[in-house]
Amino acid sequence: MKFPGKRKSKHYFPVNARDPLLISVPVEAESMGWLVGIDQTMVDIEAKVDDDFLSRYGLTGGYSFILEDDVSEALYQELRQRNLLSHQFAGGTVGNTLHNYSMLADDRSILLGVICNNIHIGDYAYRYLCNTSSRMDLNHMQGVDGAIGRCYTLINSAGERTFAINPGDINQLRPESIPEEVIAGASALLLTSYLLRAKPGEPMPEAAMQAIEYAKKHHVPVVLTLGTRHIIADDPQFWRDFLRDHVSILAMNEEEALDLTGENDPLLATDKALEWVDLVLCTAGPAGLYMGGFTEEASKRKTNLPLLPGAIAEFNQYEFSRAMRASDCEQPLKVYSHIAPYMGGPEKIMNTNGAGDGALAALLHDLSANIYHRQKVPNSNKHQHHYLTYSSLSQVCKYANRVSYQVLHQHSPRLSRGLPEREDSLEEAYWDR
Ligand SMILES: Nc1ncnc2c1ncn2[C@@H]1O[C@H](COP(=O)(O)OP(=O)(O)OP(=O)(O)O)[C@@H](O)[C@H]1O
Ligand SMILES: O=c1[nH]cnc2c1ncn2[C@@H]1O[C@H](CO)[C@@H](O)[C@H]1O
Repeated sequence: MKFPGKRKSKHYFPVNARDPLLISVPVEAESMGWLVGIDQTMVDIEAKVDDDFLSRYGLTGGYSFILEDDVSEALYQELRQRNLLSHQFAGGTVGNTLHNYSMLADDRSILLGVICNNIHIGDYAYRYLCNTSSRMDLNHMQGVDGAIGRCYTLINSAGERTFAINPGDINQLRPESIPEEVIAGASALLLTSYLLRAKPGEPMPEAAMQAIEYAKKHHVPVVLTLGTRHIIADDPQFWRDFLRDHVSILAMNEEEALDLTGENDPLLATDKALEWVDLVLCTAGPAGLYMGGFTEEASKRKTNLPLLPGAIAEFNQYEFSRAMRASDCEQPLKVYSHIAPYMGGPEKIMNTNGAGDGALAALLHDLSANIYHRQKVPNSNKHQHHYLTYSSLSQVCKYANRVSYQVLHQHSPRLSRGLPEREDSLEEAYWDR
């Protein structure tokens, strides 16, 4: 596993060359950890369209819709005949995040979802596999006789993207296809609110609930990324209860945050969400990203960066602290951090699709690095408390932001490679323009 954050200096730990002083400490064999997630398996098919096109198909800009078969066919035929189709990539918000995690951490992730029993060269399932990191384990997927999903990613002249999905069999994942041991050994279980968007009788929501049950049984943190704002807006109270009952880590953008919490300000929305979960990542497009979480009062660490004004005065005061679950703290203290887009954002944004998935992948890398380090060096003073993250909130923000930048720089929602090798330290990456 590659380590996140400052790898050159004080946070670097050469976990492969075991410290002779620690040799007597019994350590389990190799890393047992992996990141597991459930997704609706789909390819993104990108097309440039105008607003008239969207309204003719009853699509609202920025949202994600499920299409009926006849509408989907008509939409596809029009895109093809007018030569509007441009790129095709493997997609799915959880699939993207697992792929990015595997690229960043050089570590295993496991995808649960459906895949076609019969794959032919060039078909969508084939392309999905071709565009997926070899570190992503697909051996536990469930075979289906039908198709995987097609997600038409419609970009208008303002660069806003709208998803229109031909679902195929994406929601046919059954609860019995969720292997308990795969959840039990994971560093985290990643889910998306899209999984609960199924037709009556489709088993996907039950499969997601089965995975949550196993995760709770084995004390594996459940991470939820909010798919698109209208799923939340349909029933915000349902989602607040869902978060409170099932979720440890929440990832959302500022629009989803508004519909969830009623707060327009991403910092206040982050703060509000801490009523239900332990750690929050709230991305805010050109305004960068926020994180909020808990730390043990006795282990809080003061920032040496400028104190920031905001709806919570000097909110980043303790951003050098590491995140913990509230229930693992004797005296929980709320801590927050914010970062502006890396280098102000790329000069030319190719596509914002997947920027949030990239940020979450960085956070999940930091989380599993912590578990890996705890297994290897259990008596390190880094594990005096039961932390969730390896690095401070401030450092995780930097890392998440750096990864989002990389995604904005390219068309695909998935990283085509890891971060440049010469970036041995995030500090260098930040200041060496
Ligand atoms: N226009 C922009 N200029 C500069 N940086 C941006 C811009 N848009 C996004 N970013 C960067 O990307 C990060 C994530 O972006 P955003 O909030 O758009 O994610 P998202 O809506 O969750 O994306 P997706 O759902 O497609 O993965 C931001 O925190 C910021 O660092
Ligand atoms: O309904 C859905 N289920 C799963 N993933 C989706 C859905 N709609 C859009 N995306 C995915 O979201 C990614 C960007 O975050 C896109 O790559 C798209 O494939």
